[in-house]
Amino acid sequence: MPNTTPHPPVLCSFATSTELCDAVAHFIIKAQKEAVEKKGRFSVAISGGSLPKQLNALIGKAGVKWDKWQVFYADERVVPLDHPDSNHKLCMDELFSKVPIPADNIHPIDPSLADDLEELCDAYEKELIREFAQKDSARFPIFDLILLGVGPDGHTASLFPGHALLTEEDRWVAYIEDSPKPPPKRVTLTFPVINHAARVAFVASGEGKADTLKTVLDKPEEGLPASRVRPAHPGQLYWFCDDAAVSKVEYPRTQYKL
Ligand SMILES: O=C(O)[C@H](O)[C@@H](O)[C@H](O)[C@H](O)COP(=O)(O)O
Repeated sequence: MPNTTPHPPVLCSFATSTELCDAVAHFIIKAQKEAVEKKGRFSVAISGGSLPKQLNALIGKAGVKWDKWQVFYADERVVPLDHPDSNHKLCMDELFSKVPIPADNIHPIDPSLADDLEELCDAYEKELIREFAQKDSARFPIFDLILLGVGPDGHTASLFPGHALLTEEDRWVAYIEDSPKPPPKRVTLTFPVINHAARVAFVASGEGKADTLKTVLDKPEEGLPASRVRPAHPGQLYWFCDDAAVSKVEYPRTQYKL
């Protein structure tokens, strides 16, 4: 029997936000290089919050092959794409409008389907199937990289503590209409998709995250959504944090080598 136990998470911590963002950029470029060498493209899912800004060390960086990126959203608020709450708008403003990525390589949700979230999720799944399923007969897409943040309540993507979506086993993309954090209508990649990725990386900074990360990393048995991110073998989970965010965490650090 092959060993399918998930690898333990790798936690890297940095003194400053510049060092953190530089390491994240380095890590992403390495993942991109491996993916492009293997199959000529790089599939990545991104969430909102501080993350798009934390990716700004990629702007102007040598080695980023933007034309090879295929970008999806790990979660999205169901609002027009130019609405201030849109994760797509945030990513465009902070990153994609500043780099030479072809517009067709970015895959936002279709907000014209906002009145039928079932249909909106189906449409986004079809978008994913176009990228993944033709080349890969796997039951779930295998992203090269999923980049996530973590909220103060331990939510990640739009997977909130205690929500029925935490046990979703079939859908690739699911919706909620009762998000405890506004706006209430959101769509999200599900745990089976997140946990099939080749790599998942959380990026978390600031002392406001200290208690949450203590629970997520030191007490995974409490089952907060961020603790449920455990990519299946041979996938790997990474945590990129600043020292303030992990000041209360006992989980061992790994030195990141640039
Ligand atoms: O959709 C949302 O409400 C936010 O995008 C949210 O999920 C965010 O990603 C986390 O709260 C982490 O955000 P920070 O890294 O900014 O704390």
